[in-house]
Amino acid sequence: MTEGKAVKVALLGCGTVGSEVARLLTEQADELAARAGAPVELAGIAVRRPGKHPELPQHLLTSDAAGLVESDVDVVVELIGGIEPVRGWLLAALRKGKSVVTANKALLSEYSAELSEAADSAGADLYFEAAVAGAIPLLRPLRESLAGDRITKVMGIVNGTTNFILSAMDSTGAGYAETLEEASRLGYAEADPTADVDGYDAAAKAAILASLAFHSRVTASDVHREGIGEVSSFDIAAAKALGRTVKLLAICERVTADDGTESVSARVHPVMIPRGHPLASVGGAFNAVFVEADAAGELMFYGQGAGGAPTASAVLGDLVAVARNRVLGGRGPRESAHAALPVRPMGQTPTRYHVSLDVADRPGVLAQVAHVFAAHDVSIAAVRQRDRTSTASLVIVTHLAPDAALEATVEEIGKMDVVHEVVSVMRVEGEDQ
Ligand SMILES: NC(=O)c1ccc[n+]([C@@H]2O[C@H](COP(=O)([O-])OP(=O)(O)OC[C@H]3O[C@@H](n4cnc5c(N)ncnc54)[C@H](O)[C@@H]3O)[C@@H](O)[C@H]2O)c1
Ligand SMILES: N[C@@H](CCO)C(=O)O
Ligand code: NA
Repeated sequence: MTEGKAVKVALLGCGTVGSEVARLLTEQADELAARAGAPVELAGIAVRRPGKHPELPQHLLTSDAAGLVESDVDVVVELIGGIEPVRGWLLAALRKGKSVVTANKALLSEYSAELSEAADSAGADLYFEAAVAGAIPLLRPLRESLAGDRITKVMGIVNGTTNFILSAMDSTGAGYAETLEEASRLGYAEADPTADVDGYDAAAKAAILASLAFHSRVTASDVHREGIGEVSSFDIAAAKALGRTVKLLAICERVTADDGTESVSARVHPVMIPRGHPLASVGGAFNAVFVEADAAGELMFYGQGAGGAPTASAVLGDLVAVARNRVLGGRGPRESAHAALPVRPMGQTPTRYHVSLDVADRPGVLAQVAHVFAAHDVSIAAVRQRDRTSTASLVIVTHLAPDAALEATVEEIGKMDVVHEVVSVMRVEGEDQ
C-alpha cells in the first residue's frame, strides 16, 4: 500500500551520515514507501557548497537550509550537527507542525525541553534514535518498550571514537594520536574530536539517556564528565595486571537516599572493569549499553555506535516512523518528564576506586595508608602488595563510598612521605561491592 500522498523530506547536511541517508533513501525508495504507507520523497538537500557534490541529484541541492525548511516539506532530517543555526531551523520546522528527525546529541542534550515543547504544541514528531549509540535501537526501547517498567540504571559504552582508542591502547599498545586520526578517517569522530576524547559527546548522550530512563529533564551540564585524556599507559598496565580493562562509560543511576528521596546520578568517566565483564569485550567503534529495570531485570543493547551507514540506519528507521505517523494521522511518544527527579552532585554519588601506589617498603606503611582510608570512612575491599628492591607496589580497591570521600582520601595519600607515587587512580565498576 503506497498510494498515500508523498511525504516530502528536507535533508539538512550531507556529510558522513547525511550522504548515507541520501543513498539509502534513493536506493530503497520502493521498500520505504511500502513500509511508510506513502512514498518518502527527498524534496531537497541543504549542503554548504552545492558545486562540491557531483554524486547527488543536482536539482535537489541548495545552500539555503533555512529556505528549504520553510518550503513545502513535511519532515526535516537534520544531519549538520552543533547548536546554532540548527536550533532555530528545527524550532521553526516544529512550530509549523513539520516532524523532525535528528542525530544531533549536542543540541538535544541542551535544548530537548524547548524542542519537545515546540513539537508538542504543534502536534509534530521529534525523533532522535541516531543521537545515542548509532545504529542500536536504544531510545525507542526506553521511550516505548520500557514505558511500563521502572528503570534503575543505564550504563554503557556510548562513544565509538574513545572506545576505538582505548581498545587499541589495550590490545596493540598503539599510540593515542595515530588511533584518533584513524577514528576520524573512518567517520567515527565528531567534526571537533575533542568532543569525543574529552567526554562531551558521551556526556550529551548520558543526559539524553537519563532524561528518557528516569522521566526527568537532565542536560549535558548536569552530567559529571571526565574524558580519556588522563588515561595513561600506567593505567592500562595496572588494569591488565589485575585482570581488568579500561573503558569510558556513561553511567546513569536512580539513587535512593536513606530518607527514601530519589535523585539521578549521571556521569561519564574512565572505569576499570573485569576482563570477563560483557562490556570489556566491546571493541572498536562498537557500543553496548546495559539497562536495569525492576520487572525486566538486566537488558543489554549492542551494535555499531558510529559511522555513516550504521547511523543512517537509525535515521531511516525514525524517518519511516514519522512518515507512517503522518500517513495514519497519529503521533509518536511525547516528552515524558513527569518524575522531575533532581540531579545528584558527583561528590555524593557512591563509587568505588582502584588506587595503585608506589610506597616505601618498610613495616607499618600499609597500616598508615589504611588509616587514611578509615579516617575518610572509606572501607577497603582488597589490597595487593608486591615488593621491589626499595619500594613496594600497593594496589587498593575500595567498597562503595561517596565520590568526594574517595577523592579526598587519594589527595591525602598523595601527600604522605611514605608514598613515592600515586601510579594510577580509577573508578571500578562491574564487580561485587
Ligand atoms: N558520524 C557518526 O558516526 C555519527 C553518529 C551519530 C550521530 N552523529 C551526528 O550526526 C550529525 C552529523 O554528523 P556527521 O558525522 O555526518 O558530520 P559531518 O561533518 O560529516 O557532516 C555534516 C555536514 O553538514 C554540512 N554543513 C555544515 N553547515 C551547513 C549548512 N549551514 N548548511 C548545509 N550543510 C551544512 C557540512 O558541510 C558537512 O558536510 C552530528 O550531529 C553528529 O553528532 C554522527
Ligand atoms: N563521535 C561519535 C559518533 C556517534 O555518536 C562517536 O564516536 O561515538
Ligand atoms: Na541508537
